[in-house]
Amino acid sequence: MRQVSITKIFTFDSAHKLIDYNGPCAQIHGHTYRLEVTVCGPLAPDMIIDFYDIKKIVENIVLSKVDHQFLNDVVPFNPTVENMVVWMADLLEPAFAEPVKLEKIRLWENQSSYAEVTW
Ligand SMILES: Nc1nc2c(c(=O)[nH]1)N=C([C@H](O)[C@H](O)COP(=O)(O)OP(=O)(O)OP(=O)(O)O)CN2
Ligand SMILES: [Zn+2]
Repeated sequence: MRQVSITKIFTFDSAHKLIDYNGPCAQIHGHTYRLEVTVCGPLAPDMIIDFYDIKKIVENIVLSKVDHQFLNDVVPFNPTVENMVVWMADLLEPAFAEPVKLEKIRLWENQSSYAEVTW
């Protein structure tokens, strides 16, 4: 059976400031983040997993924690886009049951900067 990947895209708004950083991003500022969640699995028979189910998982596990929040109050580390995407990967990984697996999550901080985790 073929393995197929599907991707669901989310946006959320958060504020943050970078710690131990020399530059304007050490001040509180905001981003409209874009989160791309890609899962893969066997096509059985018509879907990998319902996009609706991906949406509910990501909303409940990630977006509920970060949307319209000050990220420095949410996470106990410097909220760089790299640290944030690893944190999201750790939160989301257990939420998908075999045979569906996370393949990649990509977090855009703005239109020109992103970090991603791949499995
Ligand atoms: N490796 C990283 N570098 C920077 C991060 C980060 O998370 N990881 N974050 C920032 C700031 O949060 C900043 O808001 C975003 O930086 P940058 O992409 O440079 O933002 P610009 O608005 O200047 O983007 P341009 O499209 O280049 O104008 C800083 N660095
Ligand atoms: Zn920033």
